[in-house]
Amino acid sequence: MGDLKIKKEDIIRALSTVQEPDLKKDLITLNMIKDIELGVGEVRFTVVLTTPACPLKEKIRKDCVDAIHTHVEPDLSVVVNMTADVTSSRMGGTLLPDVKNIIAISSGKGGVGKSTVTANLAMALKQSGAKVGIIDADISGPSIPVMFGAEDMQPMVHQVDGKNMIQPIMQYGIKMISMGFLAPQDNPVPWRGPMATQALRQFFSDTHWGELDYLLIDLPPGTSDIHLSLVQLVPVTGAVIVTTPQKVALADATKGLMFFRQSQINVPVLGVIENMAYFTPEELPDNKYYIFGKDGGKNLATKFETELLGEIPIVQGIREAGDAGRPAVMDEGVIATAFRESANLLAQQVAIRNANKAKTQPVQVRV
Ligand SMILES: Nc1ncnc2c1ncn2[C@@H]1O[C@H](COP(=O)(O)OP(=O)(O)OP(=O)(O)O)[C@@H](O)[C@H]1O
Repeated sequence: MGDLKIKKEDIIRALSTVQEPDLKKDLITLNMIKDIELGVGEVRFTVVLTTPACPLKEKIRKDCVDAIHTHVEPDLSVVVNMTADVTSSRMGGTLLPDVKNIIAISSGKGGVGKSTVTANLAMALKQSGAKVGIIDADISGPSIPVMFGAEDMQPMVHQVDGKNMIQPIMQYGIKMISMGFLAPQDNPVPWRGPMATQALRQFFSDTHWGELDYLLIDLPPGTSDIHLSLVQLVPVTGAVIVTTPQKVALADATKGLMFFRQSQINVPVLGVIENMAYFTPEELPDNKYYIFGKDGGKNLATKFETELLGEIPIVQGIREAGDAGRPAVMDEGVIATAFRESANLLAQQVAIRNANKAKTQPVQVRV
């Protein structure tokens, strides 16, 4: 039995004063509150976040508790259950209808750590509770299988609804498919543009992905047929540009970024990740040596009015983890913190973009 004085409407009124800091609307208007239950001296409810990787989770929880104490009853015990339902960027489209967000990971120059960043972002999103997949579309050097210790695995083909479908490899809870699974690493097939496009198409249309919150596409460096095919085949939620701080890398990153901004491509740039931003000995994480220059990624993000999603240091453990087939973010420490922050910021940008796109319609409160 609830406290007779307090009604669900009072709770709703109080929570309608709590703003979602990114989406700049209140939690009730955004339909983020459900399952309000009143008990004796207690209220329980669920906040449905737009991503489990929400960096503002704790702030939102505290704001809810404060609002109820201020507007309803200062001594009421408030139990906030946080859950997430990742918002989708999809507005139709026949390919991959159950994949909510498709994110292109791109770099201008080769070797800047694009695959390393893809692998660790994917793993960090998975650790937050999201359903994640990776397409390794880097035909020039498919490195995702190695980075996940999956180079000896072969995708199986199963019948789904009477159609032969490729089953993605599942490693550490992430679904993945790679050009590397199709061509033996030590005897690479010389891919031609149309073959690569055909393979990419198969990864979308003939692969059984099921439901995913985020599908990350590890693109080849530069801009290529694969980039064009990607944006033609599926609605891409947005692109992440990976660069190192050197001038040459930044110049190429600028070209990569401009590709997505062209009017005929028109894919939002979600942000820049500066990899190898500085060198840090693992045992002395406060010592930072800016061996390739400082603030290159930050300046690029500022110039093109996009977000800086992270500055990832050069740490020996990142390379070792990649070679050992286990993304570095799986072990606690400075590396995990850096990649998790980037993943949270990326998820935040996706949520903001989806909210702006949907132009929040009037909604009913689920109680
Ligand atoms: N922050 C880092 N610290 C230490 N080593 C790193 C870091 N980022 C990447 N590396 C290492 O640098 C090498 C190149 O990284 P990676 O393969 O991810 O680059 P890439 O941009 O995807 O390359 P490609 O151009 O071949 O696609 C790898 O050996 C990787 O382990």
